Amino acid sequence: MPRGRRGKTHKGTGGDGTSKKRTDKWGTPSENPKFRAYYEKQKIMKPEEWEAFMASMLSPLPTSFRVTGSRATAQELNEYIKMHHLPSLTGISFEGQTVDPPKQISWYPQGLVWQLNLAKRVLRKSEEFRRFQLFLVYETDAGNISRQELVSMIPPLLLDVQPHHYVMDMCAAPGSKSAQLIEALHAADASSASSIPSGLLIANDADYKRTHMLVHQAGRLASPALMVTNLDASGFPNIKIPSESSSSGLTTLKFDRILADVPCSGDGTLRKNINIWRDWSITAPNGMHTLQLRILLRGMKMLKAGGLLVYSTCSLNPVENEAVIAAAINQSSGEFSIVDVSDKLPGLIRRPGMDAWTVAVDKDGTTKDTFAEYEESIADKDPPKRVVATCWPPENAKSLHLDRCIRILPQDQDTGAFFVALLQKAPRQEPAPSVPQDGAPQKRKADDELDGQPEQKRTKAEVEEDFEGTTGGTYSEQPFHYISEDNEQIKEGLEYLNLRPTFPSHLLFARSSKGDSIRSVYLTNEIIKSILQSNDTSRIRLINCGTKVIAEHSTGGTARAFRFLHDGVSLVLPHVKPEEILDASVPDLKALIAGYNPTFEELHEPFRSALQSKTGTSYLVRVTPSEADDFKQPIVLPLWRAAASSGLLLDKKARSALSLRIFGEDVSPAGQEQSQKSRDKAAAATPAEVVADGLDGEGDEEGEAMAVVDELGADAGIEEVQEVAEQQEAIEG
Ligand SMILES: C[S@@+](CC[C@H](N)C(=O)[O-])C[C@H]1O[C@@H](n2cnc3c(N)ncnc32)[C@H](O)[C@@H]1O
Repeated sequence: MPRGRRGKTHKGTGGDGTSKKRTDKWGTPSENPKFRAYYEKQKIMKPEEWEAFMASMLSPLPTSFRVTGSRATAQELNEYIKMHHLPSLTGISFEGQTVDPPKQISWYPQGLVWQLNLAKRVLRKSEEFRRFQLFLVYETDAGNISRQELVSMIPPLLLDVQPHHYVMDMCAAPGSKSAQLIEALHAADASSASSIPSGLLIANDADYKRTHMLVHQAGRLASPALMVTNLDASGFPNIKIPSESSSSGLTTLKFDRILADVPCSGDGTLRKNINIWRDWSITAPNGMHTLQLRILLRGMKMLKAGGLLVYSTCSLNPVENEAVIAAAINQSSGEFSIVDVSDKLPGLIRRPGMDAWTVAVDKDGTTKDTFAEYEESIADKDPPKRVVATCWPPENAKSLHLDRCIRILPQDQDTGAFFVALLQKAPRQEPAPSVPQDGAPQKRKADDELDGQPEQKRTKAEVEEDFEGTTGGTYSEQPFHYISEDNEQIKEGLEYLNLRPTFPSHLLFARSSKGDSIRSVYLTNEIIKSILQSNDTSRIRLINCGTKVIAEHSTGGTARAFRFLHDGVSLVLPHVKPEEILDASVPDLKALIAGYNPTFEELHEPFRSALQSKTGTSYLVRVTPSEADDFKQPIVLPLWRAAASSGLLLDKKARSALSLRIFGEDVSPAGQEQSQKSRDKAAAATPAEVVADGLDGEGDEEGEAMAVVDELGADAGIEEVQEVAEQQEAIEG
């Protein structure tokens, strides 16, 4: 089964509640003899390592999660786990055996990643683990924690993305690696998370439905530097940007960093997608190889001189791994080399890439060691499908440094299997750049300009070539258009919010037909604006971009009002005047979380008087922690003010997550309703099972994201807006 689809995960547990060999529903071990025979022939490890490898492959994958890095709260949340959950999860024994507490992963920067190897039965019985799981579920919903496989976190780390980089994630859905790339783009100012990076991430996927998973996943990180596109990566069109050396011309945007996490046969994920044991095909990788190579070659073409590209798969098969890398390097006329990353990610146990392998040429598992041998064997046959020559090791395999590729095997550190290679394009030979006297950053130039060949006029054939291989099909996204700074509605709306003149109103766009009333307003950065204005968004099949920062709201009066949106708070905060930010205490926060629209009387001084003295409807509320509080960063949230009451503009999940973290319990209306339901159901087993299902590895990150799309359809996110609008109506009422 190609990687990227959902597979049902089977599980079994032992007395200690951790991994045990799994069986399928007929009780036979979930193993495919052809799999072992094939990989033994490939010599992917020493013969004496096979037992440990198979034992690991047949046991369930531990859960791992990442505290999202660009949020101001990341370190705080990590500390919270250490201080509040770790002590109570340490030293727990279950049926006579000690259960391991969550383990911090040493090779992940800042210790933001944790691994947890736990069975459902322990979760059901242990109050401590249930509480921890509830915390994880809520923080995940709020976007502060991401469930992600450990090995899947490696590629973005090797890319070393900086805030000014132009980055492309060619096969990005469901988006866990894109999320890491966005975090890196925003890492410059992790303390405030308010800066807008000058760089860019284009997250692309050929599957339309999966691009919506991507929008949902990445959307939780609210980046004005993100674009989501829906194209075949192997024919990704050239993106045009204005040329700096010619006022009228356009030039081709080249990327500093590219991730090609390509579709693959996925046998490295056998621990969580157990159906692959049954569906595993010995020849399918030969077919995947061709698409993988085309995607990689396209990525190499779009990379800047000196840029870095990561190629990765979750396949063990050298035909999908080293063979693709070797063929691509050989076709790049010496421009690319494999980077030695042995000093990167200390603590990560890795194995070298292979420079010799064989190729299975039929489904019985017949292998041929060389392409010549294969050609000879089919000389008098007319096979319907030929295996391409690049599946075999090239003659110069030994000189390509394929050993610099990274292979991760499951038994080494209890993970899935994975393959990663970091490629670098040779830097351009150019004169040393002149350092500006005033130290001001120089404007970036596109590659074509560095060549001294800005694009001027393009022939029809050239333009068509840009779009060669794109997915085609109907494209019916609402148009994207930047809002003129003279637009009366936006002028009135921004005035209503009383934003400073520093607010980058020239970077606001709306997704409605020109002339229609503006409902939601999105913010992008400068480079995205340039791209949108220089490219036909339907040709690049743009699905989404930027972050929704403010939305129109009717006050019932004549003024055209806008309200702040939770996702956009960190972006607008630096531009909000002090008088629009109302300070509240921790008990006020509790009252605001516990009720959708507490009356002013339910709030405390001086917050109550501040609210009473105001006349508008949209504000921000700020809660600054005292020494005694567990949270250390001020919390700033959008607030709606009515005549005699007020309420947070925060969706249910974010409300619950915040409550759990600050007050140790869910005091929100949804939380109270849930507690009531739990009390009503005296038999606690059912809710515990519901809770347990979220954490025990039954689902995977993709399955979870998929469920969201199934639930919300292509309009994921709209529900949240409606929910907030309903809250406002309740407040106004
Ligand atoms: C291994 S998954 C990517 C996982 C993703 N990078 C992540 O970390 O969440 C491969 C993805 O490639 C997409 N895909 C398949 N063929 C493609 C193509 N020709 N161009 C772009 N994406 C493609 C699939 O839809 C799938 O989402």
